[in-house]
Formats: sequence, structure tokens, C-alpha cells
Amino acid sequence: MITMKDIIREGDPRLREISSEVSLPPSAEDIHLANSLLEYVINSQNPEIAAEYGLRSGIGLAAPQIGILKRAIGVHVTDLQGNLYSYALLNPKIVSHSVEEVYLSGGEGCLSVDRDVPGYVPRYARITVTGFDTRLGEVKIRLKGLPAICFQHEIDHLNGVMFYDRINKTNPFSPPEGASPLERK
Ligand SMILES: CC(C)(C)[C@H](NC(=O)Nc1cc(F)cc(F)c1)C(=O)N(CC(=O)NO)CC1CCCC1
Ligand SMILES: [Zn+2]
Repeated sequence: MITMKDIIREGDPRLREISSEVSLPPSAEDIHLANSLLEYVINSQNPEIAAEYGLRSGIGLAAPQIGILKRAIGVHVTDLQGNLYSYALLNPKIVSHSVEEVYLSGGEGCLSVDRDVPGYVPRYARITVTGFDTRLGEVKIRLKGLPAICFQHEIDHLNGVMFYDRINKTNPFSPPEGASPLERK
């Protein structure tokens, strides 16, 4: 199982690499990779397991964060309406998105970043993502709210982008043009 010692931290050059597409149908190894990313996120949200293994509770994890430069992510997040989005996704791709943007009113963090970086991170309000899920196969997922933000954050990792790259340098708290805040409950 993945634990905190496996998660590489900012400064490691691999976090700035572009990850490679996984060939389909996926090998057993690539299926295991995506499943282990999702397993980390699920474990990290279980108080007993998180305490036992010292896991930082997270809602998503991308393969480059464990030093594997493949296009795989694990996401396990519930939106404000209580809908659960749980995916072990290979080759995730944003195929369409809204013009409208949102941002988390509390800013973003990252399991690979051990410091607070204040500021608003503009994200598309709504996205459509395709990919190969290890349980469902080829999927086309329409997302909004926190799940949409999470998928964008994880897919950024596959392109070597960190959340703070997107914070306005001159005024970190200037609301992105036409964006609305998503309150963290
Ligand atoms: C880095 C950490 C702060 C642990 C972050 N969790 C998080 O934002 N939880 C959260 C946010 C809410 F708005 C409401 C709520 F209920 C829980 C996270 O897991 N990640 C995953 C990560 O680092 N992936 O690489 C960062 C998030 C920032 C925006 C989406 C993912
Ligand atoms: Zn991150």
C-alpha cells in the first residue's frame, strides 16, 4: 500500500515532468497502479487506517506524486450535495469545459507540498473528462464543484503543473475574472 514515504515532495524534478499515456488495454501493472492511487485516497479518509499508517487525508492522488510518470490518477471525493465520485482512472483527459471558472475560497493545498501557499486557484466550473477506469472501463464523466476542481488538480500533476502556478502572482486573492468562490464546508 502507498504511505507518506512514497509521496514525493515539491523540489523533486519528477513533479515537473509530463507523464506518459498508458497503452490500452491496460496491463495488470497499470491497473494495479491506478488502483493503488485510489486505495491511498480511500485509506487516508479512514480515521483508523490513516492514524495507524500516518496518512495525510486526501481526496486525490496522481501517479507522478509517487514518482511514476504515467497518466494515472485516483480520486475519491464527495461533492457538497453528497454525491461520491470514486475513480481509478488511466489516461484522464479534459475533453470540454465551461468558460465559467470557480475557485476554492480557502485556496488549494497538495499532498506533495508541505507548506501553505495562499491565494485563489482558478479552475473551470464544469468539465467533461474521458479515461479508462479500472472498474468501469472507458468512461465519460461530467463534473462540477469540488470533484471538477479535484480532477483538474490531479490532471495538472500529469502535466507537471502545481496548483500555485495558477495563483495570480501580483494579487493572489484577486478573484479570477468572472469566477465564483466554492465555499469549503
Ligand atoms: C492537500 C489536501 C489539503 C489534503 C487536499 N485536500 C482537500 O483539499 N480536501 C478538501 C477540500 C475541500 F474543499 C473540501 C473537503 F471536504 C476536503 C488534497 O487531498 N489534495 C489532493 C492532492 O494534493 N492531489 O495531488 C489537493 C486538493 C486541492 C484541490 C483539489 C485537490
Ligand atoms: Zn496535488
